[in-house]
Amino acid sequence: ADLDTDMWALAKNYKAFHKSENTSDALKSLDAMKFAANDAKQSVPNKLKSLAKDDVQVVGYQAGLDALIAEIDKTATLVQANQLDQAKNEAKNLLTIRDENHKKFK
Ligand code: HEM
Repeated sequence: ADLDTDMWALAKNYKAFHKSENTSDALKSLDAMKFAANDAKQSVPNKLKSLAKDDVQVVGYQAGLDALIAEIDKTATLVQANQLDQAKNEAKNLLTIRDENHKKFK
């Protein structure tokens, strides 16, 4: 999918995760976020389109998505341990990672 589609999938599934009330729904939303984040790694942001694949900015963009994926995994681990409230608290870091990276790459 194109980057915009992946970003809207991240937003939609973050919202669904936040509203989820059971392990199964929570994990489904986090899985969809992880899929979208991985798919976004196939794209280059509009702002960076003229840069080489190994440009420090393009590499930084990839690293931002890797940080997001690592945080999604951390959140999913808490869900699997039946700690949905703690998972939702942990997931606030996803928005911090979003904001940091939007500032740089959007
Ligand atoms: C929970 C995490 C995230 C959510 C919910 C999210 C959501 C969105 C949404 C809704 C848009 C399109 C509307 C707008 O411009 O505001 C967008 C655009 C964008 N996001 Fe994210 N985002 C997230 C994380 C990230 C991360 C980690 C990165 C980079 C490492 C990133 C990079 C971008 C870029 C570059 C655009 C502009 C599209 C383009 O250049 O083609 N986002 N994001």
